[in-house]
Amino acid sequence: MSTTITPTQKAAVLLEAMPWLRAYTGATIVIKYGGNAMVDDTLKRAFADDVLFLHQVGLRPVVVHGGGPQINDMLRRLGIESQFRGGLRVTTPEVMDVVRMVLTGSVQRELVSLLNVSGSAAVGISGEDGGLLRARQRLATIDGESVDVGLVGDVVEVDPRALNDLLDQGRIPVISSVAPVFSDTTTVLNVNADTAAAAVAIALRAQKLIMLTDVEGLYSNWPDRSSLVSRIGTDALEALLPELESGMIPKMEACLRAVRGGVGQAHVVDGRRPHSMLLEIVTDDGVGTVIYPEHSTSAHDAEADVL
Ligand SMILES: Nc1ncnc2c1ncn2[C@@H]1O[C@H](COP(=O)(O)OP(=O)(O)O)[C@@H](O)[C@H]1O
Ligand SMILES: CC(=O)N[C@@H](CCC(=O)OP(=O)(O)O)C(=O)O
Repeated sequence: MSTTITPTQKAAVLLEAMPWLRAYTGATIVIKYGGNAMVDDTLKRAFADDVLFLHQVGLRPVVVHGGGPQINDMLRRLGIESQFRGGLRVTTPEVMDVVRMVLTGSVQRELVSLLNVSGSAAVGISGEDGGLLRARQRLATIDGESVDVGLVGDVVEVDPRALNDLLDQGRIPVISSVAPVFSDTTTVLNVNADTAAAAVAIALRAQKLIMLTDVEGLYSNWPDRSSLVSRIGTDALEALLPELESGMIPKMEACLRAVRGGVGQAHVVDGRRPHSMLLEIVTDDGVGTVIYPEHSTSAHDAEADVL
């Protein structure tokens, strides 16, 4: 059964967006686009349309992309074994070559082309370019224990100058999460894209960090899907961290770090639902999970002006 939207309803939708757009004009929004949310061409097109819409109405979107499933496919095709521990890929030098090739050589290129179908605003950049990211090797956390996962990095420094230059020129940066080691730029590390997105959002003093993934949001009692958390403060999230599993560990660690680092709010939304990101930003009905600062009212939190 098809539903017809009347002209009055269309006008109501536009008017509902107005205060949100006013609040966020000129705001920097970092969007983490997970590999699991880019498996379908229609969804990818809808994602590109949302980013272009936000850009058109005066926001400064920055995309940090993932590509876990795409890396898995390539490793399988090459007959290379790979596993995850604590939500992070165990990265040997051989796996690292594939990660870098797939993220910067394939996924980033595809997103830039999609965003530039009707323009030329999108520019691809990797953590290796212009000194954007510097990393150091990190360990995974499993049941409170630290575990070696090879060439996996945590971001220790972000130089946002290249990004600010691009944003000031009206560009949309599309960032791949590989980063050179702080003390040796010839060694490159595999950075979880959630981790990279949080570091970039902090460095840009972004108003929002939005994580598009393949679940509705954070569930407090996973895999019980009746326990969706719509809003959670940073302290409550920190208390929940030891209970989390797999990809939600780096995702929630990243959201926590971002919001404690001054980002207004972090959102986890379902990237399998077309336009979920746009709905989260420009309508009254939020979807997914919002992580907010518990002890401070952030100066960047434009939302306070709307509510
Ligand atoms: N508490 C939880 N709430 C929601 N998802 C969870 C939870 N714990 C583990 N997960 C898993 O985390 C996955 C999302 O992380 P990940 O696969 O890394 O996504 P992405 O590729 O989008 O970064 C979900 O598909 C789900 O299987
Ligand atoms: C260290 C680590 O796990 N890196 C990730 C980088 C890509 C990523 O994060 O992609 P998603 O956002 O699609 O999961 C990986 O190798 O899969």
